[in-house]
Amino acid sequence: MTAPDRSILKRAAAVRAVGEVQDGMVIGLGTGSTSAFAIEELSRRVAAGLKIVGVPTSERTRLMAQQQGVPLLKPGDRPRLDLTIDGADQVERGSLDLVKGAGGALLGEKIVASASDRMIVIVDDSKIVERLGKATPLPVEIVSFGWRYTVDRLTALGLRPHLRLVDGKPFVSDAGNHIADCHIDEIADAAGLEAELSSLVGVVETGLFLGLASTVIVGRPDGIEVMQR
Ligand SMILES: O=C(CO)[C@H](O)[C@H](O)COP(=O)(O)O
Repeated sequence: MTAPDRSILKRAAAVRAVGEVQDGMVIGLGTGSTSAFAIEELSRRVAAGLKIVGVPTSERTRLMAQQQGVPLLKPGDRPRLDLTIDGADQVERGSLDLVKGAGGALLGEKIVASASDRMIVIVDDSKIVERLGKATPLPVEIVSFGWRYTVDRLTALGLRPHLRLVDGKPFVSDAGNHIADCHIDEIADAAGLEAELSSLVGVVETGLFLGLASTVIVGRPDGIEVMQR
């Protein structure tokens, strides 16, 4: 049997999510390859007359939306967002808790999702797990100042952190921070880990998105699955 084309599954989930968007909404625009399909579909609907305003979660997404004619929030405006549509690296079946941040945009993504009435997560079926953990590393955004000390603290917690590198240099997020990718076999107590990490000096934000997803739309080879919290 040939492997399914992940892009087709991601696009199907994205198009289904954008079907929820209505005139007048303020929409959080996620980051990553699945969110890119959502922006493309939003752009198509805007060209056909849909009136929305987008709030990008990263500079990459801001550029993409601008290039595709999706109207963006003006600097200084701060409305409540109706809906955020974003991808994920892991989705825990049952709780719909997430791991996000492989694309390095977790801080903007978490701020935007937290300011939204609803978050629809769009994924292909490879992202669904029974328990958050080893499928992908857990990204933790840390300030660049003294990052070695912060990485040492993460190591002391047994989280096996690796500073994310790009072309041999530390990755720098939109906010000017670094990311430590933590290799955890199983996250048994996600809320406890989130609280522990958030209390560490030097940690800015974690890629654990707990209780934020209202709906997860999963692209599967045999169709779409919709999971509600
Ligand atoms: O959290 C993210 C970026 O920081 C992305 O949403 C996540 O990595 C999923 O990416 P993709 O849609 O390309 O699989």
